[in-house]
Amino acid sequence: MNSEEMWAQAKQLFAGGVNSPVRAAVKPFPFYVERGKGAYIYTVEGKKFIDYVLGYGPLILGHSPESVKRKIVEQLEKGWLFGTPSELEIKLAKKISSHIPSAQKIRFVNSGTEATMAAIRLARGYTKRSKILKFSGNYHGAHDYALVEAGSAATEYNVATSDGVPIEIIKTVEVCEFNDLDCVDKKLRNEDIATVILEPIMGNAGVILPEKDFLSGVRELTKSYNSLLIFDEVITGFRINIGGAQSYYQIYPDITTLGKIIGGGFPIGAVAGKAEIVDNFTPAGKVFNAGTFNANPISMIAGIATIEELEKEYPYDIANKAAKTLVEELERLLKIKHTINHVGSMFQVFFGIDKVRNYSDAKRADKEYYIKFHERLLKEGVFIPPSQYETIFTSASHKDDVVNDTIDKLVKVIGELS
Ligand SMILES: Cc1ncc(COP(=O)(O)O)c(C=O)c1O
Ligand SMILES: NCC(=O)CCC(=O)O
Repeated sequence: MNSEEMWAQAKQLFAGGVNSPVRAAVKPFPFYVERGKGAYIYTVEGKKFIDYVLGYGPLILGHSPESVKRKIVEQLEKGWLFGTPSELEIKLAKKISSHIPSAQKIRFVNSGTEATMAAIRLARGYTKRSKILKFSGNYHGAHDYALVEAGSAATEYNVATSDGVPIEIIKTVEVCEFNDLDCVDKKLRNEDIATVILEPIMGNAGVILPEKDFLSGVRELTKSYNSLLIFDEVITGFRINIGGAQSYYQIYPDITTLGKIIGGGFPIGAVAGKAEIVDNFTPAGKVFNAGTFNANPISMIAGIATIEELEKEYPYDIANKAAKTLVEELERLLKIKHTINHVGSMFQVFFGIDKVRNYSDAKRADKEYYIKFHERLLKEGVFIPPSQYETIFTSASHKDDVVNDTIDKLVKVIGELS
């Protein structure tokens, strides 16, 4: 079967043909991938793409790196689910807490969605308050409390506040614009807020950076109103640097949610934070969390092996250089009005607008032009996210030859588009 034939069957089997909506944004139909290696993915038809989606973030080393693969295969020989603890969870937790300053204790779950869901419940249980404050265009996964003015595919498909989320729940979620400290102050003053949750660097409305004093301001305000601060570092954890955005900005939350990279490309999530807070999870405390697959050995070993590579620093050097070079080239080549937001190995380009500092700005960008840009790049064999409200990622496999090849294709595409 080729991709088109698979798509015809998939539409019969799955809502909208897919199991996660952003995948259907690749038009006229998604290509079906058979394998990935390094910076490349290969479709069932044998077409090769340079991959800047990287599984939507986890693959900071690129596809199927040998060192990670070897350890996964070794673990497969031993078994993959025991319903008991294994030493691997201790090893991964120690690695995480040695790098992420605020991670004294950890609960492993299976996705970023589960992590933020559990973290929010933890904060409510700890503070004995009900309300939370989030930021418009931040995406914290696909559960009820997160699907209020959410970014990512929820914005792409015009369901930023999803059908099916009870009005009673929506009423417990206050929302501010990112970078609007006055709003945070007002909400914390007027409402009994259990926790403020945010992506310290937005990666789900394109990339949007915190302005000077925003994160420190939120940190101070949450302290003075006795609210907890959750940094959702599902994307930024182990990507911005080995200590996450909190180390990069030196602003430390009470709770950190992690996912993506810490599982090396296998399903994972984690709630990390001060011992006094995390100890409220069952069985130590009264905030319930459980999971058949929590801390499953394959995700644990893939995460350990990935972090071992990251500890050598070279992955950040390569991935960050790739992103920097591409951003510089884009700035040189693009003659139409645009802005590029960039940090480390994450960036996104917005057309038709010269500043994007929050979700409203991101929504004003020329999304149609971005889609054309994505489609033309795809024709040339370069895969960037099919949605304006996602992030372009680079990896340790995006070495100079890959980047130079990409630049040649960018020259062609931008020349033809303008
Ligand atoms: C910041 C952030 N939080 C949470 C999630 C949800 O993670 P998952 O897709 O693993 O459920 C995502 C997914 O991209 C994310 O970017
Ligand atoms: N930025 C959102 C994600 O990366 C989640 C992946 C997906 O929705 O399939």
